[in-house]
Amino acid sequence: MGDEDWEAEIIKPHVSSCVPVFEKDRYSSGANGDTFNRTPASSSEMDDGPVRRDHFMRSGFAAERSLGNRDAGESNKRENTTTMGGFGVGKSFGNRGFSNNKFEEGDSSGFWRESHNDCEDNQTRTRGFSKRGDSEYEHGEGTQRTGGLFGSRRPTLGGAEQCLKGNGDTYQRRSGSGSGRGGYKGFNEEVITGSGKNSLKSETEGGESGDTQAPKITYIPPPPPEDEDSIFAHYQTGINFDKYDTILVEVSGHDAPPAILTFEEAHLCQTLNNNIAKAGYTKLTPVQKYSIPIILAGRDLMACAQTGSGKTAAFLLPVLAHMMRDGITASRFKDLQEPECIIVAPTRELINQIYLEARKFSFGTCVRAVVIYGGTQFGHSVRQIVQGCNILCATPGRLMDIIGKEKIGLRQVKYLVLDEADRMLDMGFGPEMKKLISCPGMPSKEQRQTLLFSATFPEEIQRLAGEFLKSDYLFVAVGQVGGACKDVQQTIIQVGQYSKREKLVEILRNIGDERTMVFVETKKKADFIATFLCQEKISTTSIHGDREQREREQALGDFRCGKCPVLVATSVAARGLDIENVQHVINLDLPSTIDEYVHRIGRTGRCGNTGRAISFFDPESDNHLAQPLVKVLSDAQQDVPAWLEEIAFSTYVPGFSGSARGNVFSSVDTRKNYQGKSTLNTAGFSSSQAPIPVDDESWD
Ligand SMILES: Nc1ncnc2c1ncn2[C@@H]1O[C@H](COP(=O)(O)OP(=O)(O)OP(=O)(O)O)[C@@H](O)[C@H]1O
Repeated sequence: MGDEDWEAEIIKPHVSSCVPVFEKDRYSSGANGDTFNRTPASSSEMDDGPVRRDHFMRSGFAAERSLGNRDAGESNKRENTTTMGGFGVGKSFGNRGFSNNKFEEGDSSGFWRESHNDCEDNQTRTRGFSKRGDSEYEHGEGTQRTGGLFGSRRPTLGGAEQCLKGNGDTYQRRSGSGSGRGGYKGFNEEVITGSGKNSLKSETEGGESGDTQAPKITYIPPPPPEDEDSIFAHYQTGINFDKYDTILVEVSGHDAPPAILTFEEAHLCQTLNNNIAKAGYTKLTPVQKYSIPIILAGRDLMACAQTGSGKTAAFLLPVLAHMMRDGITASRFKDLQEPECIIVAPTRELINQIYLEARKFSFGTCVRAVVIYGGTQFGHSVRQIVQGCNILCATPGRLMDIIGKEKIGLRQVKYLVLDEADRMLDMGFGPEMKKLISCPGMPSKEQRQTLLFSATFPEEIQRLAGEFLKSDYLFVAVGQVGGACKDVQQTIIQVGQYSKREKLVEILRNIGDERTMVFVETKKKADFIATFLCQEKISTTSIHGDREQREREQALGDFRCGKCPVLVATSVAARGLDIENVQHVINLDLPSTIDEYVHRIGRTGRCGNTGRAISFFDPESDNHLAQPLVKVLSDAQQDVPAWLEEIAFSTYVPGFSGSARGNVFSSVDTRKNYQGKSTLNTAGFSSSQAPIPVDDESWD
């Protein structure tokens, strides 16, 4: 069967006699048993549950936490999805793969080839500014994007919903196209034009544009637990936490305030200190030691620190401290809310995580944090906002949408935070971010404080960032910019395309029940591998941009709680996610860029804990990564296989030897002529032996 046939096979799976009974309810119910899912378009989503407008006290109290539940309960409606089993099970992969409930080895060549040429998944291996994985990120909510940055999207395979049971059984059903799968612009959401007007009708207006009649997104995420124990639940720092103190830190820019060595030196208010203690933080991480005083001093900041080293608290704590000091102005139940702080991140799960951190640190204060993101009911986002919003955590698309609907005003914005800032400013999100800073009412960069955080900062992005930052911004580099976390033991093994599954199963069987994230390059492949692993009786779930938001959250929940110890993921889960006890990351496919690799393996080895990353290197497709891989490995003091070195030095990589190597490495603040540069270790002492950062030129 050729590739085309395989495609057809996926789109129209044979209904197999081995199709299992579809267990609908397990996947259609919210935490309280209600169904959180889509319904046929209703007249007004914003009206489908009266908003409670009572008992809001302004100061001295944490925000009420009971409304989300109620809203969810009132507005959830019965799912109308037709259940269809078949795909991914039994013979539904037809001749190519599954047969008698087994995936047959050696009969998969078409799949592998097909998925690597899968334009739906944006498989172009780009260097430099990356369009990679764009499909996997929260690109907002509109039906189409302007600027032609993104390929068209076929409502094909993604319509096949995958349900993976912990016991190894696998279900698939197909849902209608445009069902709000997450990642790209959805089918029924909108794009804000440069003028701030909506180019298409949004969900709130019926989600229809021209002939398109897409179902509305009605998913309302279950509210997070509200008891104090859950809010402050945290995992332990690892044995290497104290080693953070030896990492060299470089601060560049004029008049940087000195680092602090303890939380006490930050002079935060008592409530914040209590929350910090309840969160289990006793000692600052390097990025916190430097960033907190810089932000408290009112300076703009670009901060780069290794994955899992506490960047979130590094910006949240000083912003909150300022808000507590200055007081907040937004009042509840105004139709237009004017937050003091906007935090943007590229994926829904990440922004939700940041929100939970903001909620934790603002516990017991008058500051109210709100999260809004795509794939969820628009009316739900509005209801969250009108209850009062001081810190708005948002994905870019939903943010622009809500601004366009005039539910959020920007006049009061004092802090703009871009987490995963290099991603937020690259070709994927950069245009959206530019729109954001030029929105009517948004204070100019001189009037607001802008904070950019990431573990990777390509030079090009640093240059672009100038548009967002005051010219005297400070740059903090903890260790090697773009370097991998040294607590992750990295192994690269050569595995050809056709041996990958076999090798994966072998490794997973050795790993046993330890939590493992398996990264693949395409959404289709994520479905496929997850299904395959389930058939191998390895409890697996998956997360990618074609899954509905409800499914994505369910998958993450199942992985977090250990119900499914294996999570197959695309780039959508590469950045920022902080999941306890992820001991292994496996790159079944290497990503297209080295930055992506650094982020992916950073899902393990967090906060001083150790982890392992195993990457399958296929010389047929991954040679362009050999050089940067060798560098990342050696910088992190990992063994570099001789064969990899050989490939690295025999492979010509365009641009690698030049200074404009795209996103390969950026070691320092790209402002070449800064003064006042100081290099210190994280105990705060100057070091005359700071390592000269390896730059492009020194590489070859
Ligand atoms: N000072 C601290 N003491 C103890 N735990 C901390 C401290 N700072 C952060 N943590 C914890 O470390 C974990 C990782 O933090 P965080 O998610 O902010 O890392 P990050 O640097 O943003 O990572 P990534 O680059 O992957 O986004 C979180 O669980 C967080 O609560």
